[in-house]
Amino acid sequence: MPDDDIDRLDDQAFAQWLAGRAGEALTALRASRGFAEPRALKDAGDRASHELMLAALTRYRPADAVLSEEQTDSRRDFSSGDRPARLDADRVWIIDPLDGTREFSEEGRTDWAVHVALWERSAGPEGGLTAGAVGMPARTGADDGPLVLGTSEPTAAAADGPLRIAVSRSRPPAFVPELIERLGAEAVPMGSAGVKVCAVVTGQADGYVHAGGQYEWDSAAPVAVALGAGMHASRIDGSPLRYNAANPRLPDLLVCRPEHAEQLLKAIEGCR
Ligand SMILES: Nc1ncnc2c1ncn2[C@@H]1O[C@H](COP(=O)(O)O)[C@@H](OP(=O)(O)O)[C@H]1O
Ligand SMILES: [Mg+2]
Repeated sequence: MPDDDIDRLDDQAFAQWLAGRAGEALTALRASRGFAEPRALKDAGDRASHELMLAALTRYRPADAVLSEEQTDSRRDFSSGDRPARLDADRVWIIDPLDGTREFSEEGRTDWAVHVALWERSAGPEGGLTAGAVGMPARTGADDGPLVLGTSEPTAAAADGPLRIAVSRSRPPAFVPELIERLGAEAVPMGSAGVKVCAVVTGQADGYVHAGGQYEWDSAAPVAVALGAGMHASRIDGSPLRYNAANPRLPDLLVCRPEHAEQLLKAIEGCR
């Protein structure tokens, strides 16, 4: 897309463009490096996507702050002492340049993603997410190009049968077996928080539950997409998800179809 056209994109369209652009770079990297050295491929992917996104944000959104997984001090708790610029900024892009890094480095897997979210102070007493895009570069969208979901996705139709709960392939919460048993549900393991949330949005799963560790960039863009599609998104105790906090740790979440929220929150509470 020509520079002038990118200049004219609103925040949501820009988020989708950026997720797509970083996804193209990641796909090219996978093709050129192959899968013989997974560690090196993961590192190269994280770095290349972060640098591309940061350069684009600097160029097209120069006044805004950025919180990226790949930044120095990204995981630092700023609750006391130093204060990073993002805590006083009105607009903060919260990005995960490569989510599902493990799956990115495994040949044939498509469950990895690029996350781009915008947090704005004006969106509520604690600020809120006002734009978001999840790119899934190894999956194909309706236009035959790489799949990018935004905040205006249609709500998928409800499915019959047991609840399908998406969980981490490699680090599912300890309570998942008990939760599945209580609900008579089915666990659907897959990589990437973004891919799991999008599975709920597109109707391949009814919910996604995670606990035990995560950071704001893992869920910000996926949650913006989920909320836009009318899904429920909260901490697993039902409290709100807050972004651009002094401490970027956001260790657990539940995203699900709204009609299952009460049942799922109750069942999770019973397992903890
Ligand atoms: N216990 C934990 N502590 C910290 N991060 C975690 C975590 N469990 C999952 N994550 C992060 O959440 C994202 C989705 O995880 P999963 O694929 O297992 O569902 C991954 O992001 P990255 O791939 O960006 O590192 C992963 O690192
Ligand atoms: Mg991540």
